[in-house]
Amino acid sequence: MLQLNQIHKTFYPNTPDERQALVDLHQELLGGDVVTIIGSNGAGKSTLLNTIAGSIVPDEGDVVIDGNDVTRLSEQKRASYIGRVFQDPKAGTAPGMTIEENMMISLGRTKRRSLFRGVTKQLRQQFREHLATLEIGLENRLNTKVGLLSGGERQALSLLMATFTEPKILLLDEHTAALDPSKEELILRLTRDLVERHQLTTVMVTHQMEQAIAFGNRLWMMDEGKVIFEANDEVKQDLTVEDLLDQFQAIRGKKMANDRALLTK
Ligand SMILES: Nc1ncnc2c1ncn2[C@@H]1O[C@H](COP(=O)(O)OP(=O)(O)OP(=O)(O)O)[C@@H](O)[C@H]1O
Repeated sequence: MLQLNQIHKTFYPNTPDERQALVDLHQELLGGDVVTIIGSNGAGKSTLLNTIAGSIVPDEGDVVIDGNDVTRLSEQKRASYIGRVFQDPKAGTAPGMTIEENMMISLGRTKRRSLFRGVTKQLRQQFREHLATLEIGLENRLNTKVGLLSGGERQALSLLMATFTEPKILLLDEHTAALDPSKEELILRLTRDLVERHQLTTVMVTHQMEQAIAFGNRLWMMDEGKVIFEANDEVKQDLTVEDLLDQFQAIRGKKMANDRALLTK
């Protein structure tokens, strides 16, 4: 479903600011795989997500989604393949527009549907049904401006908007990190539900080690632009946070430097 073939990305090459963000990265995900990514500061996690999304073009290598080479396809053109939720609940939605308008936009973005056709009765009903699956009452607030929603509600809506169009790949960019613990739990539960319902191939970056172990069926640990350790479902079952830190130390000969890593929930 997702192939990352020998990806290299260097920022400011041949200058004193040169940063090798991705180095010969070669990874593959099968349809329905859910991988969590952890790693040290500046390991290349965000650059990897941006490379899949198309906001960064790699210097070398290619990105293949569902058999299509999308490496040179702009972020806009590959939007129908990708759903993405960011750390900031404000990033995925337009505050001055209603829930219904926001959902229309995400539909238009991915399905190239003309917004001028407006919301039909049938579409509105579909929006309601999707919103009802969140179980937080948003189905009764279609005309509420998104800027009036709480952070948790807004992130739940972002998550729904990123998934109800059934993209090929869902990218989660520390999407629970800005929420308080109860909301974080809600969003994680909703994520699990939506990923399972749509069988979405998912890439989730997180700084919470326990979350990385508990969520999904695969785990990649990154450092200096590479995946230095990976665990499949079987290995993940028995993995502990301590194991991960030990692995890092054994492979790199130093402790993982991550000022935001949360070793427990
Ligand atoms: N737009 C950019 N311009 C220049 N350098 C960049 C840019 N984006 C990332 N980098 C550099 O590339 C390297 C990888 O950064 P990236 O943000 O991908 O790491 P990360 O694993 O997401 O880090 P963190 O967990 O600290 O957010 C870092 O050295 C970073 O400074």
